[in-house]
Amino acid sequence: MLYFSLNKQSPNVSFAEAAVKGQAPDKGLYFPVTIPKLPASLLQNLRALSKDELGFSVMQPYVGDAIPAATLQRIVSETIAFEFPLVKVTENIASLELFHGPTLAFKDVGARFMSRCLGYFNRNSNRHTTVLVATSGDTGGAVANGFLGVEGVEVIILYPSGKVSPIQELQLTTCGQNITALEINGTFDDCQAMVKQAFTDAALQQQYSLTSANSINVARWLPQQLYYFFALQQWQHQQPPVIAVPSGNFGNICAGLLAHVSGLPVQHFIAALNANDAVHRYMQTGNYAPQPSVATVSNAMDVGNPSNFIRVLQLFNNELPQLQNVLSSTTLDDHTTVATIKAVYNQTGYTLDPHGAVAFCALQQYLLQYPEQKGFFLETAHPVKFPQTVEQATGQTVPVPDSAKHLLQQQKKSVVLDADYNTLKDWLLSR
Ligand SMILES: N[C@@H](CCOP(=O)(O)O)C(=O)O
Repeated sequence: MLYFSLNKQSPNVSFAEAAVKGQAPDKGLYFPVTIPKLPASLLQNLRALSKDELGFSVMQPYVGDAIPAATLQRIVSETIAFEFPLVKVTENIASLELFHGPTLAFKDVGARFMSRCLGYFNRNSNRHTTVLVATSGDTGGAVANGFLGVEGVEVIILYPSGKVSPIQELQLTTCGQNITALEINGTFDDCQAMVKQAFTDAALQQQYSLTSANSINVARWLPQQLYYFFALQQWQHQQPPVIAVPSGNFGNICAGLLAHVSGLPVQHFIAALNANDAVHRYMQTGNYAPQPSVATVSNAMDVGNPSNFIRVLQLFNNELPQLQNVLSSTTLDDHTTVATIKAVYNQTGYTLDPHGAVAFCALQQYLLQYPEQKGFFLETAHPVKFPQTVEQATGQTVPVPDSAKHLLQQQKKSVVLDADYNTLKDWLLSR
């Protein structure tokens, strides 16, 4: 399997090179040269396969011969060593709970897969890799956890000061060892732009071997397909599901769309957005006009210019009508998000987190138009990560899972920097 740069000014590379580089030299995102077609036997036997078998079969064509089969099997099994339950919420809506991993958010899958791939690619080298990653909330903790203690790799996380929840901040600032948190006086967009600029800076390249652990990296992005397959294993209805995905940087929904293009049966996708609605406006007008990100209660989706939307367009040959056949979009304001958490809790007893609430509401609205269909939404993070919003809506305290209790005793450790590329560069060069 080869990957080309979406800016088309760089040579094609293997999975290994795409994962190690993160981004192509021409600043483009890597994209598979061909989309593998799922064998009919795999689709017919979906339910009979174990999670490990299914995970390996989906990932193998994308990895090619970059990793031997036995090693890839181990990497996949370790990556997905927790549950992905599809839980009924109403008669026609289920929740795909993606928060049962170590950092209570869907990012664990991509982060664990990528850290193990880099560990394998670095196994015989004394090269030291530096992972630079921007987070609006959940990526940071997952990458910190996934890479903690990985030999030969250090991780530097940029996060927007005051714009992530307390548990998210503790997850990314308390690991120590090979993980450093930079608290940026700015927005997620500032963090993402600073990281992207660093990859193209010749002076930094001399001192560092840099890569990205955002979903711009194929090793972070591609494994996010897996939980769509795990959901289909549990789907009990004849008709394929409508799937609503809370969307920020668009890596997650793009992975679902990729799975669909490769053959996974899905009725329709909904990109559920908060006030950061550049893609929604594009879907309505055909004019892509990103705006600076604004802070919302669903903070992990506070992305003004989603990096992966270019991959979504590529999947549909840059043809808006083709895309609209498969994907709709909806935006929700904070008031409606909180009202949705409250209504769903009161009517069903199910506790949504703010991101899941945006997607639940988008799906509910869609199913009102298509009452014969059924669907699920991605519950991308545990409600305990957003206690203020959830407790205000439900009137109930969200119990802290055992796996997160230790965090509350820890002290955050971060380096505060201005949202200015040269400040980051000077900090990196002076270490
Ligand atoms: N929603 C993200 C923003 C970065 O997205 P990524 O999937 O490209 O890492 C977050 O929680 O940090």
